[in-house]
Amino acid sequence: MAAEVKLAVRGAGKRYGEMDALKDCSLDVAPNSIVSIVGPSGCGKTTLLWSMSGLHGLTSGEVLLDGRRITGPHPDIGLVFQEANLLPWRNLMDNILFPFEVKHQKPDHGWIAHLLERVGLTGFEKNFPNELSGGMQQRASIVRALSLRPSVLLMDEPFGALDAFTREEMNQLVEEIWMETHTTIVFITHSIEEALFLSDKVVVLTPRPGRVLNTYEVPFERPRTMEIMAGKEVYDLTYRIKADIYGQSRMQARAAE
Ligand SMILES: Nc1ncnc2c1ncn2[C@@H]1O[C@H](COP(=O)(O)OP(=O)(O)OP(=O)(O)O)[C@@H](O)[C@H]1O
Repeated sequence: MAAEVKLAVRGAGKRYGEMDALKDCSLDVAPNSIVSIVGPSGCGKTTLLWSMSGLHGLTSGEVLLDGRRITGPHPDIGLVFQEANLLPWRNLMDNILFPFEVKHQKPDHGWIAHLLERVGLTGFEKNFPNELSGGMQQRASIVRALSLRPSVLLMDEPFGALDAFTREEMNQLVEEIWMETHTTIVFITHSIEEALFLSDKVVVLTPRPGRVLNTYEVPFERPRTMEIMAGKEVYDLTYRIKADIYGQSRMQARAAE
């Protein structure tokens, strides 16, 4: 029997003018799993994620959610970007409630209060974004996305702008939230360490055109302790993924000579 698939990218192609940002790119995301996408800068990670969200269309191929083609933004798909994108004139709670207002949907205040507590933001509901640290703003944007109870959360380099320590805290937070909700997550990152800490599967993309070079299963139990992350298996996987990414960069540099 075929493995279950929550989100499927089938033969995705995206052209910007003369340039193929994605070409014949295919991957499957299993339900309740975390999949990270890594690859050299400009290889099409964001283009792929935006296509998965329905925010922009593909030139060819398709994205399927639960077997149905995605043709535009979908209520079952939440998004978190590198910037928290909070509205500066609204306090934290009003930022979280904003999508509900736009969608004319009734918020589940109990769930929102639980999420705020989960991410350590209880008591900051009335604070404005400029009164919150970068990490707190990003926590708020995760709560905003999860408050709508999406079955898929797409995260585009969500912690890229944070310092290393805050980033590790945020990784643990995502792991904890996932262990509670089992929301299917697709996560873009430049950090192989972050990808291996969080994911069940790491997908390495090639640049121009962006397509899947390799997929690695990450079989470690959760929560992923420091001991697991310092182990030889993680080291070996890191080496193989780095070899994929840097091998491509070298080939690109040679081709440009
Ligand atoms: N709107 C656009 N118009 C033209 N070219 C674009 C557009 N958006 C992206 N590109 C190009 O498509 C390619 C893939 O871009 P994309 O942002 O998806 O890559 P990425 O892997 O997310 O990059 P990074 O790791 O630097 O964030 C790049 O060469 C980029 O310059």
